[in-house]
Amino acid sequence: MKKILMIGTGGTIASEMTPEGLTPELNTHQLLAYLPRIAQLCHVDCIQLYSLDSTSIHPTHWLGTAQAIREHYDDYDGFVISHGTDTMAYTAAALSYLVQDSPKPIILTGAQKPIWFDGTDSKRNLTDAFLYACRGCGGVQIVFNGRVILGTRARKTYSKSFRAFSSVNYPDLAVVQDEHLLQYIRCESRPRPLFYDRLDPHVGLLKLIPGTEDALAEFMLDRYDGLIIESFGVGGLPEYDGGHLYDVVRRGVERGKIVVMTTQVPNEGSDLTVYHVGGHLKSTLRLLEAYDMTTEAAVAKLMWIMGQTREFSEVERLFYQPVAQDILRFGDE
Ligand SMILES: NC(=O)C[C@H](N)C(=O)O
Repeated sequence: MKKILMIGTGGTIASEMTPEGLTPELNTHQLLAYLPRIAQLCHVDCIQLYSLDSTSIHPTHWLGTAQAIREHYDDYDGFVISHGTDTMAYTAAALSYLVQDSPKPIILTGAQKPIWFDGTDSKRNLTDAFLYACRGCGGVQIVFNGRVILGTRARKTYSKSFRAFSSVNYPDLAVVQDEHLLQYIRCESRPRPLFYDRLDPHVGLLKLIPGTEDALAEFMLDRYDGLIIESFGVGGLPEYDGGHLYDVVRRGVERGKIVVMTTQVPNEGSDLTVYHVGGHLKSTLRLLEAYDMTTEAAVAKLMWIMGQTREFSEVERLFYQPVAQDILRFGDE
């Protein structure tokens, strides 16, 4: 029988009702008590690492989770992490950089309704997660609503429905139907995992709106080591006010700040070379472009890279080097 380590972090799945709304109170043993079926699938040990609404997850919790996996890696065949859905895609991305090339499944799951709720999705998601941890591919993945999504490609796209997650610019890896696993994408065989234990949390995200003032970008570039700018369409910077925003970004880049351009459009990614508002930027400044990466993955990858180096050419090399299929398209190259 396979041995699986369950790591509890909180979320709706583990929540109880209070006068001010749901809050995580159930531990991993209490969750498993609702699902006697899991004991027939595998042997489970539990760690209750956090009890947080995932709104309150911080990069230090990603490091703590990666550390727990590292400490117990050799003792288990797979890992199931129960987690709130709101920031699960960020945690999945962060773990994909902190634990690379894992031959063992590292599965995140959670639910939109608590486990005691009539018609909850908790029981299906947790059972599917254990099933996939026993029989599925290695690496960091989200199992939710019967779908298996790569950790670097997940995004929460529904705030209430059970189909909470989508795989962005990448197909679902597998589906789980009535405890049958249909693996669409073949597992890559990997030798040993590579663990990292540093992140630079000083990464900011600026979502542009028509009329964004350059003072906001200036403030963020003062405050952060890395800035991800979610622009419009295939990407670019507004040229109003005589292109002040461009000058602010140029001064930031000249001071050694790492700037990544991406898009707020959910699908298909960026291509700065298409329009002058992007092409001018790309051809004159040493900045990076996220292409088909999710913003969640771009944020986590930049924190992971900047935990290792600040030297631009090394940051650039690492950013464009695919990790867990996080980036596949390089514009016209
Ligand atoms: N469905 C959920 O888990 C939402 C909850 N607020 C969380 O992310 O912890």
